[in-house]
Amino acid sequence: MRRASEAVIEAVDVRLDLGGGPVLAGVDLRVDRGDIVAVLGENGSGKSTLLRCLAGLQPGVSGEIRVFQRPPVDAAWFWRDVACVADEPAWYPGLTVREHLEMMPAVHGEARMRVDAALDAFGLTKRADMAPLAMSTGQRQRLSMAMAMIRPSRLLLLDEPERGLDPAFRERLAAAVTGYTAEGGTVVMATHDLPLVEATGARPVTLEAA
Ligand SMILES: Nc1ncnc2c1ncn2[C@@H]1O[C@H](COP(=O)(O)OP(=O)(O)OP(=O)(O)O)[C@@H](O)[C@H]1O
Repeated sequence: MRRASEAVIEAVDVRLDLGGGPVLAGVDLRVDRGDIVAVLGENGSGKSTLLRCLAGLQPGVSGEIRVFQRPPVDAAWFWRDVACVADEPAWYPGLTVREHLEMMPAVHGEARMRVDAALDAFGLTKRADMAPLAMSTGQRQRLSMAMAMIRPSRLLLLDEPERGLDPAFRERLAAAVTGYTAEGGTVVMATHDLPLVEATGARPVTLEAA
């Protein structure tokens, strides 16, 4: 029997109405430490919305959600354990790609990898001195991923991490995700990328449009 302490996410009967209609109609989800869960489903089935609920960013949710045994909230203590890659972040004006990465260990006090190693792992070494906004969409997505993965966390929430990435880089993305869980982390990702699901050995959870 699994111990309660292994649960990273426990979501029971999660319901949400938006714009007068149901978006999530009774979603249950249990995620244990070390799991990789792929949230699948057609466009509009509520994948991004569910991730927002798990991140404590969605008002109006009913049901019970616990992340690390506590309701998720948009607060500093929560984000110390949880890293999220969803919408493109606001890039800090005047800072290069390297400096964006350097910010993470500077504020978090420690890093999962060195900045040079992160630049290499995410194929950004040649772009290290560029401004993020001068890069392509896929390169900026690599930087978003690198920033989430360089800093310490225990849970990674990824909304379509494959967005804008070329096929070769998608394979490296799978390695980054499995490497994270090998170190004891837990991943929940909304995705349409079935090869990514397969390459990571993710447990599929399919949402039906409510
Ligand atoms: N603020 C809002 N007001 C009304 N409806 C909303 C709002 N935000 C989301 N929705 C609706 O909720 C549903 C789920 O949206 P969501 O973005 O979670 O889907 P998704 O599964 O992530 O889709 P995709 O695969 O296209 O990324 C959609 O039908 C969307 O129109």
